[in-house]
Amino acid sequence: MADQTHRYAAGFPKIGIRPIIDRRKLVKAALNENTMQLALHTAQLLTEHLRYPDGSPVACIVNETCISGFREAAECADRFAKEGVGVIITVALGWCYPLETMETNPVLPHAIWGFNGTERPGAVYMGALHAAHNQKGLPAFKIYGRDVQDIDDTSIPEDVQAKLLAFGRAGLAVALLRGKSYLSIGSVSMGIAGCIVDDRFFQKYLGMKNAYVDMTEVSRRIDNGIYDAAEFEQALAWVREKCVVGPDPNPIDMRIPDDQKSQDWETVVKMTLIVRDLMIGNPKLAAMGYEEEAYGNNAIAAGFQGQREWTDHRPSADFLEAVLNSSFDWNGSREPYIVATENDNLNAVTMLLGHYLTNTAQIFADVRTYWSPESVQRVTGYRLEGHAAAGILHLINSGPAALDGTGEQAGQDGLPAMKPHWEITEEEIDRCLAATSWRPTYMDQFAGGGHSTDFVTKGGMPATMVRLNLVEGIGPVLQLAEGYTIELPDKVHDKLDARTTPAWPTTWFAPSLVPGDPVFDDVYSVMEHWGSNHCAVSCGHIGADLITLASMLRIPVHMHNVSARRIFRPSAWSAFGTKDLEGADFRACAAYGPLYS
Ligand SMILES: C[C@H](O)[C@@H](O)[C@@H](O)C(=O)CO
Ligand SMILES: [Mn+2]
Repeated sequence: MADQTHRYAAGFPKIGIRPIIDRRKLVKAALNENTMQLALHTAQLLTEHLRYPDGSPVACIVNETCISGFREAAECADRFAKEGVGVIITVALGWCYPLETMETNPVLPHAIWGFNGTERPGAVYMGALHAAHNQKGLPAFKIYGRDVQDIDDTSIPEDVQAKLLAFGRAGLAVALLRGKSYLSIGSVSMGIAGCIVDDRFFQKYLGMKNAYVDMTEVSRRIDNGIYDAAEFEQALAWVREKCVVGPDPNPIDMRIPDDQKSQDWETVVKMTLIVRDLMIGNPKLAAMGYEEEAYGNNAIAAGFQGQREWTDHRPSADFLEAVLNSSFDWNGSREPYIVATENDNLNAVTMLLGHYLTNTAQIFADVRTYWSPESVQRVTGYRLEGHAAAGILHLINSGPAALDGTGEQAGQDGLPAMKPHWEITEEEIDRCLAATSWRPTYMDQFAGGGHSTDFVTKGGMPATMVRLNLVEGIGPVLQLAEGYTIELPDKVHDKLDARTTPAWPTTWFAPSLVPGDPVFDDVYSVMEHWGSNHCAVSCGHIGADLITLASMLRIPVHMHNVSARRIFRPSAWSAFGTKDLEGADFRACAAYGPLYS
């Protein structure tokens, strides 16, 4: 089994916490202990509730002294740099001197909590500090509790906790992206523009690098046995036991013979090991004498072009995409490896944003069809109801939907879920696999054969459909729709699905509507305003977190159904407009430019 620990050999970014104090002797004496306690309780909250992608608790560092001026601020910055701090939170109980104590690192997400206690001017300091940040073009998040706390109360109010955790989740996502690679295997698939790798986007907005490997490298490694043979045997045995093969959807005369199909299974398992090794490396290969192949590309996401130069003559990458995107494989549960089919790297980034905010697997899908209630009734006689009453979207793509997308895992509320891998039980893994039929794929589109997944996502899962697009004249923009997966009566699903490519995975999705909203007053207009053929689907209503994360990356959000009260962006955004939050977002992102510009 590939040594999973080396996947994050460089370690994870920490959250650095900066307690601030007025250095006037009597004031310092009065506030030092409680200020430090607020900072320590902040660290405790974040470590208790936030997890890294491998499931380990998020590490926080509290500066060992309260910061009262230039020297301590500089010493803290140096210490945080040495400790790998990627996110910063400043905590203040009383007044201090902003230009002396402020942190000026322009790329580390920064939040400032000003204690709401009227005995001391913590909020006054917070206001002055935000003014300094905004005057200097260093936008920071403002956290200020709604209710006054007593000066000796070092607990964290619930509303402050919620903002600290929302900021921490998004800030860590920014830090986890920084310095890593996106690996393109192949190039543009079938003329899909989302497959064009815009390296400046990755560099300037995400702080990422781009690695490029031709698909022939996968062939070379298959042909020369450059993969862990023992793991291959383990994986193949798992496939034979756990992957249920479904009926071949092709006309008899187009079907691949069974012995060839069996051979193809071996090929796609090898492809899976090889793509994972290309992403993160594999020390086992070095032990086999393949030091260079063992190296990997430090890739947190990859795309496999597949169509058409590979799939026209070799088994498709549907298996590798589905399994790597899932939270489990023959080694048990583990963090998903984000892989985009067709090398749609914009959808890979979209999946990464959702993955790092939730630590869960993602569904990758075509946004294929809007079904109005009238059309469903005409075709099936069934009237859509409940969350689906205003219409549904058919999300379906061969291949890359994670098997978690079956919805066979149960959330704490008992609803269908896609959970962090460390919460998924063996029984749930087996349920996801049992709900998936591996269907020989369509020979008219994948002449090289292979098997794709056929499943339908269980209904009732709160979900968020997301897409990052590049628009000339603006740059990257994000769109999202919170909603629910929909369960149709079997006969209705079968009838609608049969019109498409029923041997592929389906998610029926209904966006939550907002009466009077220019887009979200109608399911049809959500489809009409969707900016691409693809989307990623995350479990949960994570729209607010995505909006916070997008603001950190300076990526404007042009379409969402998140209420204004849930939106949390840097305080400077309000200076760009408070009536028109969407326009303010665009103006602020344009003014600040890419995070790594
Ligand atoms: C097999 C077909 O070419 C599919 O790959 C196509 O419908 C797409 O998924 C396009 O994104
Ligand atoms: Mn597609």
